This record gives sequence, C-alpha cells and structure tokens, in this order.
Amino acid sequence: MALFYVRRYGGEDEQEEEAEAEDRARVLLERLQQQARARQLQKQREAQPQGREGPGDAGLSPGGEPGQGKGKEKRKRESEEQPSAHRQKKLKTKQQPRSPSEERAGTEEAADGSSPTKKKKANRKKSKVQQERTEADSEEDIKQQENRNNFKNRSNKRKKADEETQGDEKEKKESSEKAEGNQTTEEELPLAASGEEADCPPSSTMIIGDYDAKPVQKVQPFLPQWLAQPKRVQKRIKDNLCPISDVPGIHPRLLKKLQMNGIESFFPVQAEVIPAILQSASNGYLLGRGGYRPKDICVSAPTGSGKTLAFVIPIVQVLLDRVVCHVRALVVLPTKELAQQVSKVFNIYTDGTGLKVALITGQKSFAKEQEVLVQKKVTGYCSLADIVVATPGRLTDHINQTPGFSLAQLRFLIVDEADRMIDDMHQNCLNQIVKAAFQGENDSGFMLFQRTKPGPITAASSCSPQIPLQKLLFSATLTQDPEKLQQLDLFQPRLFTSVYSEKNRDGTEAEQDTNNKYTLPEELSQCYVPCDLNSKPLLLLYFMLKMKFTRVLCFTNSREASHRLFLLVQAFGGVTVAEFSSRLPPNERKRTMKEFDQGKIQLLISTDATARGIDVKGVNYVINYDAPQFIRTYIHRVGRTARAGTAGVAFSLVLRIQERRFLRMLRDAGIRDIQKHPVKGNSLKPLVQQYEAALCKLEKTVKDERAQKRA
Ligand SMILES: Nc1ncnc2c1ncn2[C@@H]1O[C@H](COP(=O)(O)OP(=O)(O)OP(=O)(O)O)[C@@H](O)[C@H]1O
Repeated sequence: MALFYVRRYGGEDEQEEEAEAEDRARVLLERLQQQARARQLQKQREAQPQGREGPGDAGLSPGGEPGQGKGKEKRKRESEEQPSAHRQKKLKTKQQPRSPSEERAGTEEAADGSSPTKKKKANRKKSKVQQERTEADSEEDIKQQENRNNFKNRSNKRKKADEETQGDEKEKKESSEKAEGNQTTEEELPLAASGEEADCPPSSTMIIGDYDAKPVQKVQPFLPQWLAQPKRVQKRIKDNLCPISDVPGIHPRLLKKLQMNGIESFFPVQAEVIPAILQSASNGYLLGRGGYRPKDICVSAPTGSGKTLAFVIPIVQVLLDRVVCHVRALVVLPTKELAQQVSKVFNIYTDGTGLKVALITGQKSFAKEQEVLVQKKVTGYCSLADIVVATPGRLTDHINQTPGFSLAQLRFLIVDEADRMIDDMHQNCLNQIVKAAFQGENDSGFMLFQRTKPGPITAASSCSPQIPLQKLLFSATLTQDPEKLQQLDLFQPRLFTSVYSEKNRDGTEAEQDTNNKYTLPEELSQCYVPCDLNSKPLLLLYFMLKMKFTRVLCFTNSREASHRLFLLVQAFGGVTVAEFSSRLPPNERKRTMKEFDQGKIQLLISTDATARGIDVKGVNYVINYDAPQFIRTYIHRVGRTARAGTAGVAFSLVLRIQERRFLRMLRDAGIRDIQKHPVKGNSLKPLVQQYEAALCKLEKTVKDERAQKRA
C-alpha cells in the first residue's frame, strides 16, 4: 500500500512534495536529537563506577554498545527507540527510489524549461539532497537500531543472569544455557526482539510443556491392606517342615491317618493355613468365632507345596462332628482330572468317619451323579454327600436340574486354582453357587438355621443363628488384582502367600515385594534352549535318547501339535511315548495318566490339560516343547516337576525370535534364575537320518488318519 501511495503521488503535486520534504526534515531532526541524547547517556554511563556491571558484559557485540543501563533508563531509552524505529520504517518505505518514468519526466521538465520556477528547482534540489542524506541516515539508523536491539537482547540475558545469581547454582546454569540457546535466534531477528522484554518470562517461572528430563515417579497400584500385608509363608519346604504333632488342634484321628499315609511333618503352607481354618470354625461349623462370620482365606503358594492337604485336613476335621448329612463343603476345580485327584485325597481322610464325598465331573451319567447326591424319602429329599468335589459346568447343571440338591447348608466353598476360576468362563458358575447357597427355603424342607445374605452386623441379624459361608481360595498364581478378587465378594479376607526372595550380591536373600511376582519351587532348576523350528523335534529326541531323560512331561500349545509330535516320536522309535489331550476319550486319558504315574511311559506329550494341579510323583523333567505364551502357564507347567520338596528340571525350547519376549516375561514375574543351555548342531547330526525316515512315516500316518476320518 505504501509503495502504491508513493508511486501515485510522488513528484506530481508540488504542494505535497513540499509537505513531504518538511516531513522528512522533521524526522531527520528528531533522529539527530535522539542520537545526541544517546551519546549523552553513553557518556553518563561511562562516568558511572564499573562495579554495577554484570558478568555477561564480555558477551557484548564488537559494536561496543553500552551495556548496563539501569532498568529505568533502559526502559526510557526503549520507549524512545520504539516509535523512532516505527517512523524510520515508514520513512524507508516512502523513500523508495522513484520509477524511471517519473525520473525521466522530471528531467524532461527541466530540459525544456517550460514551467518550474527557480524556487521550485532549488526546493527540489534541496529535497533531493535531503532525501539522499535521509536515505544514508536511515541506513545507518537501521544499523544502529539493529545494534540497539542486539544490545537489548543481551541486556535481557544479563538481567536474567543477575536474577539467577540470587537463585541456586543449578538453576543459574540451566537458565543461562537457555539464554544462550536463544541468543542466536534473537540476534537473527533483531527487529522482532524489541518487544520481547515484556513477553519474556522471568527465569524462575516454570514453562509448562517444557521437556526438561525429570524423574517421573512410577504410579504404584493401591492395594487393600490384606493384599499389601499378607501372612508370609516360607517357600523352602525341606528347611521349614513342621512335625504334625506340633500343629495345635489337629484331631487325633486325623493325626493317625496322616501318619498312616506317611506324613510326619506339615509343609510350611499347611502349618500356617490348617490352624487358621480350624480357628475360624472353632465354634463348630454353624457359627463363626464369637458368633461372627469367619474371614475368607486366600492362599498363594508354589506348585507342589501341599495346598490340597491344607484345606482337606481342616474341612474333614470341622465336619467330623456333623449329625445330619448336608452338603457342607463344596470344592470347585477347573478340570475333571483335578477334581478326581482332590476327591481321592478327601476319600483317604474321610475313610471310616461316616462323611461322604461325591465327585461331580460329568465322567458318569447325569442320573448316576444324581444318585450319589440326593435321595428321595417320604419326608422329602435328603443329601447323600457332605463334601462335593465338582467341575463348574456339571455342578451348575445339578444346581439347576437335580431336585433336592441344596447348597443352603454350605459352610465351605473351596475354589482351587482360583485364578483360573475367576476367569470369565467360570465366574458365572461361582455366582450361581453363591446364589444357591443363599436361596433359603427349598425342597429339602425344614431349615433349622437360616442364612441371610451377608451385610452389616446388626442386633437383629445376630439374634438368630447364622450358617456362615466361608470362601477358601487356593492357587500357585493367585491373582493379586483387587478388582478381580472383588468379584468374589470376599469377607474380610486373609492372604497367605509365599515369600518372594531375591539373592543379594553378598549371597544373602532379601524379601521382595510379592505384587505381580510368582514363586516357583525352591528345588526347581530352569533352563532354556535357543533353537529354530526345524531343530525342535531333534532336540526332544536328543534329550530322550542321547541325554537319557526319564519321566518326562512335554508340553505343546495345541492338541494337533501334541498329536503330531507323538506320532513322530513313535515313528522314530526307541522311546515309550504317549499323548494326553482333550482329543482322547476320558477313559483313555485316565489310563494314560495311570501308566505315566506308574512309570510305564517315559515321555508324555500333553497339552495344557495336565499343566495345572496334576500331581504325578517322580516327574523328573518338564519340557516346554512350545514356549508358553503366558507366565501363569509357564509357572503351572514347570510346577509338574520339583514337587513336595523333590528336585526337578524344566527345559524350554525357545525359538530365537521368541527369546527376548520369553525372558522378559519371566523377568517381569520376578524369575531370574533361568540358565541358557545351547545345544550344538553337531550333537543333533547323528539323529538326522533316522529323523527324516520318521518324517516320511509321519506323512503316511497323517494321510491314513485323514482318510479314516473321511470314511
Ligand atoms: N506334609 C506332607 N508331607 C509329605 N508329602 C506331602 C505333604 N503334603 C503334601 N504332600 C505331597 O506333595 C505333593 C504335592 O501336593 P499338592 O498336590 O497338594 O500340591 P499343590 O500345592 O496343590 O500343587 P499345585 O499348585 O501344583 O496344585 C503331593 O504328592 C502330596 O501328596
């Protein structure tokens, strides 16, 4: 716009030209006055003592601008400089060189001598000289202005530095570093910098969004007190055995039974948990201690540490005095095999007591199971079982479809492998059990003792005798996620958990935070073998045939993988091998497990169906043929060996691409003592020829199986 203005009016209108010349003269005068003032100021400052100078003076530009005016003076000078800079800018725009046509017109006018008067000529000459001088001045002014701005920037920095000297040493350093970082930018943009003093925050101000590296505190999950401060249980079994007679309150009958079964001492978890359960039922199974509802109990202890006996003994003891048969204890487990195993232990300790144990897993027909649960009499239905051991699916079927099957008198609800049972799949079943337990009136007829849904204890609620329902949760990998446990609606729970310890540098052991950490049996040795996909079958054969491994439980990640590996090893020959997965009928699975238990099978290739809870004595090795994807799977798989204080070794075949993730998974769970155990390719070479022949056989077998399926 300014350029347009100059072109349109420049040199046409004499009056305007004059006004313009006057304007320029005025501006020039002002500038000269300013320069004079600046020089005066400089002299004044030079006359002042040097002591006021800040440490930043050395950084002045070679232009030698005076640097250390007091704030007041500086502000005054700046207020003077700013408008002049503005005017100067305007002037510079106005004083753009004329266009050649305009210049030509002027020259032509003078040549033909037609109209301009002498005065006008003189004026024009004078204004031209003035214009040239103004242009020269304005250039010089711009330079000066730049210098002033540079000076201002530096004096800002010096001011900051002065402020910082009052602050602590560290802040000063950071701030001056920042100022230095900004210096280049400010010097590159001197005109823009003039107004910056007001915008610039004081050095003590924290700039939000500034990315200074600061240590960020990790957010710790908030745990309820019962989870944060559990009762610690020693995990070293052998060093912490407790003679059975030393545990108070065990019934002599049960002591005898224990001895008869070769149990002279309790394992640490049993020595802690058995008295706790017995104490909570010290008033009999109908009332809690002092008439109050007993606390729920959660137990998280390593695989093979004897958790089963920790609930079997106290439950049998509490129910020894029962008069009428009702379902008083219900044990829920995720698999048929586990339920079978636990019911076996109950059978041992209830034998000869009159207590009856029913196994409900779907292995028998529904009608047969009903027969062991209830009996119809003239007076109504009566229970035939005191203790029911069940899998979730079949249990809910009986709750819904078996007339007379009542949980209204249930005193103990035991959830074994509780972390798995809390999974969505089984959660619904647990809700149904609790609902059935608080159903009240039912087909079983008269109820001597009523049961109300737990709530705040009031005078009214404590008037009539209550049958408390106590929940007992057990697992080697019990979740410590309060939200998940909340789903079980636990009442003032107590947690018993194994001590997680880490070795210090000096060899001593230090207790660690148990959150999200799992403990493994002390006697377990862990190794992993880095390998590639093709060498995995050879490695398994190498372990079995060259290393002479015996009693090996080998895990794969799928039924198909188990089956193929079984066929391959069978085709290779030289190893007594069997497979175990849900693709086999229950009878065959039972038989296989028995043979493996008896030592007739040296290698059992299995899916995770045997990973949890299965107690086979004398498993020497666990081989993770397929690396487990989850830490809990790893813990339960490797826990099939090194049980009850015996030694065991776990090998994991880990593909090289899985290695980092696998190790991180273990490290995150607090497992660090795993050894790398590479096997050289040369060791596998002698097996290759026979292996290739086995592969051909396998191909043929798979084809035959497919044909059989189709037929
Ligand atoms: N006090 C004891 N003395 C000797 N052996 C015992 C004792 N308690 C349990 N055992 C044996 O220890 C083995 C492991 O016990 P159990 O199956 O109860 O372990 P667990 O903690 O439930 O393991 P998992 O978590 O794998 O289910 C069993 O064979 C059992 O007979």
